[in-house]
Amino acid sequence: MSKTTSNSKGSPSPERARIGREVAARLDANPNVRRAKVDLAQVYTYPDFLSDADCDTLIALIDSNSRPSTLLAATDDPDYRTSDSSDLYRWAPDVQAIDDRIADLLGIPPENAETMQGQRYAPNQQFRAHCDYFHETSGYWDKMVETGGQRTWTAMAYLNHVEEGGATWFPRAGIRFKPKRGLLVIWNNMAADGSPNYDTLHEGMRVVEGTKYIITKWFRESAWIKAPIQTYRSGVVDADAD
Ligand SMILES: O=C(O)CCC(=O)C(=O)O
Ligand SMILES: [Fe+2]
Repeated sequence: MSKTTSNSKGSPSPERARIGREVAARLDANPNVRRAKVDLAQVYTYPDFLSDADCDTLIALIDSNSRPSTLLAATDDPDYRTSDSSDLYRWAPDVQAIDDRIADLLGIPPENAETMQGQRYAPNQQFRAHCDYFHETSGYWDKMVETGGQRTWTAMAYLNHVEEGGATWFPRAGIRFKPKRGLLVIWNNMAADGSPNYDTLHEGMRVVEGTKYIITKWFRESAWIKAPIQTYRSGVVDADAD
């Protein structure tokens, strides 16, 4: 994930602007989806998008396959992103079915989505405020252009009830979601002109009690191609980084 500490604007893009309008129109027309009452970003929710069986399957996959979460940019803050992550193999039938449902809900080709990522937060773990889009001035940007370009929409679902903490907070847009099993939260990381929208800054707040499980899907502006990408762990600076 891109670590955001400043409001560095990327460039406008008619293509990303079009994706923003088309996905929003599709979501607005879906009776199961509600637009959040915020002006600064396009944020939507779909309660009970995942069934209990879907959630249990995904939790089991996450538990069987987790590693410490990483970042796209180095940070010396060991507390920045402390969860565990797992890449959920997209051709596993259970994963593919959910992948396809999310892509169809948004009306974005499934091949534009990165591998679905599962995340697990134990008590005290968190993902500090960040934006999901990539920074066009960063060292990793050329690699991102080769692998499908900018991230446009994010779809994130909670897989379980969390006793306390673990809300997803958008401090600039002014909205906070409490984890609720099966709830899908969807937002456009781009502004109306297709440039990155800093008002989508969000944080996975510290879990106080219980364990939090989520899945996240990040959609690119064009087809995503898997390629090795240098990533970093919070507080661990890799000597090979460039
Ligand atoms: O854990 C959360 O609530 C937020 C996760 C998140 O921001 C992400 O996966 O990009
Ligand atoms: Fe995020």
